[in-house]
Amino acid sequence: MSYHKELAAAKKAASLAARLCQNVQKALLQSDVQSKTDKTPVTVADYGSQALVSFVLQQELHAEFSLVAEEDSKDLRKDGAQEIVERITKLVNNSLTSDGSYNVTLSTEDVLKAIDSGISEGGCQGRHWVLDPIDGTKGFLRGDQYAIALALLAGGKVVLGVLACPNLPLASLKDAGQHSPNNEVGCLFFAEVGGGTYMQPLDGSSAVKVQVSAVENPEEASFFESYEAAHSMHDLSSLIAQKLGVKAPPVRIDSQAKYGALSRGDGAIYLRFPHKGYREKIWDHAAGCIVVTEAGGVVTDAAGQPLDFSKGKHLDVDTGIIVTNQKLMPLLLNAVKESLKEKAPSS
Ligand SMILES: Nc1ncnc2c1ncn2[C@@H]1O[C@H](COP(=O)(O)O)[C@@H](OP(=O)(O)O)[C@H]1O
Ligand SMILES: [Mg+2]
Ligand SMILES: [Mg+2]
Ligand SMILES: [Mg+2]
Repeated sequence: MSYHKELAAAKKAASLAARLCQNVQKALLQSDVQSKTDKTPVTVADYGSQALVSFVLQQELHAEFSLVAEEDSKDLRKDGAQEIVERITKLVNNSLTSDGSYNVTLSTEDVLKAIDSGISEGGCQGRHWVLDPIDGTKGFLRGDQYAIALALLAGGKVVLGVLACPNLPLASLKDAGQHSPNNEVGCLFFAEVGGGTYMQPLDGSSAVKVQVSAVENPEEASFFESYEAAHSMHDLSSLIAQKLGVKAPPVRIDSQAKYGALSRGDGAIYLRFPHKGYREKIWDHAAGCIVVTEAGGVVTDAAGQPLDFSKGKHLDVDTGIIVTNQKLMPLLLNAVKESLKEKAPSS
């Protein structure tokens, strides 16, 4: 089974959405940021990116369409939100037409409907697109890393993934701070099942195949984790790293840019341990997961089980998510097990 047509559509959608987000990040207004009912932030760019990706996929694929996406239009349909909906509509229309990709003018209602086409619940049957229109909204607001993350599920398995990371340097993060001839940013990672992982500059020039780090000695490995301590327990990952013998300090960046950076070997390990009670969502991991596995990496929960994307919107993982190469995974799993035992409250 080949997904070339779907991959081309996904790359086009994510690249256009990245441009929309870059424009907003450059000129972010306080009024562009709202707080959702779960107290997490959302911006006009999250909504605009979701509307745009949903529109582009429908235009390009003309097929039956199921989309599981993070945002919905509930808050935008409330009294007083008209101005913000108009701003989102303008952003979407500008991004669709700016490079001549489409000759359309969407109405505010078209945009709200495009956002709401992301209401699918996913599941183990048929095909479902999975979208995080801006992953790492907090990073986006700080001017740091974020990603547009788009994946396709078929029969509950991720079969393709695209990660647009507008602020990620094209050169390895390992070289950060050193003199590097290339300080350009903006990466597009993409992977199709069985086809490997590629990275290209977001401006569209040619793609290169990427591979995860081949490091076998944990002392030489470095690890990624969330910038936000509220999203992942930094003290637990520090204990795991210490047990493994990792010497380098953690590299803290927002969003699935971590999966992208790991897929090209910028670091060898990603640790994610949310605080008790948090349930992971499929859009926070689907694209990142295939980008890393097709580059030779392994993504599991703390018990060593692969992530199961077939159960709807949520991922039910044991304790957390860990990512590394095949050689380091057994050592990492042991360090995780020991650290969790040590941290568990004694009864
Ligand atoms: N308490 C929590 N624990 C773990 N993850 C959380 C969280 N609250 C929000 N998140 C998720 O963490 C994602 C960002 O991950 P990271 O820390 O790697 O940047 C957010 O994605 P969004 O920014 O798309 O909402 C959100 O889904
Ligand atoms: Mg969010
Ligand atoms: Mg997210
Ligand atoms: Mg998001």
